[in-house]
Amino acid sequence: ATPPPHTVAAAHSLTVLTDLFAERLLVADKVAAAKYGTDKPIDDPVREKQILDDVAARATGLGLDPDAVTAVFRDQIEANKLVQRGLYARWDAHPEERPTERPDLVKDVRPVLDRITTQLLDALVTTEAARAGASCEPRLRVAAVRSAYGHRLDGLHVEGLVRALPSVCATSS
Ligand SMILES: O=C(O)C(=O)C[C@]1(C(=O)O)C=C[C@@H](O)C=C1
Repeated sequence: ATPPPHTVAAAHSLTVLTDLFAERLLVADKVAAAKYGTDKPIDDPVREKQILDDVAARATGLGLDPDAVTAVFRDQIEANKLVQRGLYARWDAHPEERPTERPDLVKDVRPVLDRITTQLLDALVTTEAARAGASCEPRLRVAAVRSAYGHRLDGLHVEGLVRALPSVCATSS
């Protein structure tokens, strides 16, 4: 017999992914704090290429399509930059909101992003069926709303979360 469509369960399974997107976007605050007021630009094409080459190579070993995985991570990086730029604008306009400490990008911040990368790759494996399904898009929106509330995202980070979504559903490209 055909099993009934588990809409709620599938929404939960995509929440695994959107929770990690949200977590990664909250780390953008640390990235921006590490760079703000230094001569390090927000854009680091060398680091981006490292991430994208790494995830493409690991995707194959996980049985995932490397191009699809690369697209998801490209969106995470764009979303991260969107949040970083928003924070820069906020800190330029409101000096009192500037971070008081500057974390070390390489020692403190990128290792957190690297850990999330591994978790995201695993989540892409566990969500493969849900991402290929016809109802992926509405489920993804439900999951994103849950993650936004769960992580108490502000408007800027919600914008980032929206930017993180376009490549998730297999049918969306
Ligand atoms: O690691 C950095 O320097 C970041 O700014 C983070 C990040 C990312 O999302 O992984 C975003 C923008 C940079 O171009 C490179 C990587």
